[in-house]
Amino acid sequence: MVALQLQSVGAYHGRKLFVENVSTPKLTAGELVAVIGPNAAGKSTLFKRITGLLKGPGNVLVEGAKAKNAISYMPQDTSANAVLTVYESILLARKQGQSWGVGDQDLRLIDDIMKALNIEAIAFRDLGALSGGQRQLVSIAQALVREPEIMLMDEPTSALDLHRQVEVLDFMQRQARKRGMIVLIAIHDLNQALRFADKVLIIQNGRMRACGKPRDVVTVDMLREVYKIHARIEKCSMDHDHVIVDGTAH
Ligand SMILES: Nc1ncnc2c1ncn2[C@@H]1O[C@H](COP(=O)(O)OP(=O)(O)OP(=O)(O)O)[C@@H](O)[C@H]1O
Repeated sequence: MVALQLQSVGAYHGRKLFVENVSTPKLTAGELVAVIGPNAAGKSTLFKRITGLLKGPGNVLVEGAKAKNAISYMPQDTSANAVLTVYESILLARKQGQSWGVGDQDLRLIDDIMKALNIEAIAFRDLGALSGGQRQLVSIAQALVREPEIMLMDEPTSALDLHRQVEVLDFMQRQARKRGMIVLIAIHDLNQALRFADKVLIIQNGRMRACGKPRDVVTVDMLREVYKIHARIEKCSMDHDHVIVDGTAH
């Protein structure tokens, strides 16, 4: 079973350290972790450090991974210039770093994922002709067909309508459980984080403020101090906590 732990992790852009000293408990297979924090707090920077795109101090410990490339990263910017169809781009993502032969297993996996994300109808459309939300769904499919053991998704639902947001987060939660994957999702919608995450990692000014169970770390005090809002946390009909914003605080 795969596990991920960050030990005093930092990340540089150029010579400047933008993220410092992030240490998490051991994150384990099947967990969905929401990474939250204000704009420019360092969430994307941390993801890029975990995937190895940025350098920095500390250790990203991956234990129990079956493959060498255990981590798949879905970036925030999903714009595409390539002249490919949706299907071709997903097939290409599947074969990245593998032999070029395409087997039944590859085709079946691609079909299953496209079906689950409800994008079969746009399979033969050019990537450049998609709406923002459609592009985001295709990027999710591209990340999933690599069958990662650890998946980092940078705001994967920011362009999706409410129905699709719930569908995608629910699907990712089920995939994490079913495949024993660790899924980290950077997300601004705190109520979706409270509903779907097993743990919440809060980044503030390039540092980790907390990492733990949603109920323990998403508190009224945290919302005031990190997000500068006055808010209440109440139970919703499904027994999840729900943030109700009363106004901004200064
Ligand atoms: N390529 C870069 N070169 C220099 N600085 C950068 C670069 N990318 C990001 N930064 C800086 O690093 C800091 C953290 O940015 P990052 O994108 O990680 O924040 P974020 O938490 O993901 O924000 P958001 O929620 O707005 O997407 C910001 O101050 C940003 O300006």
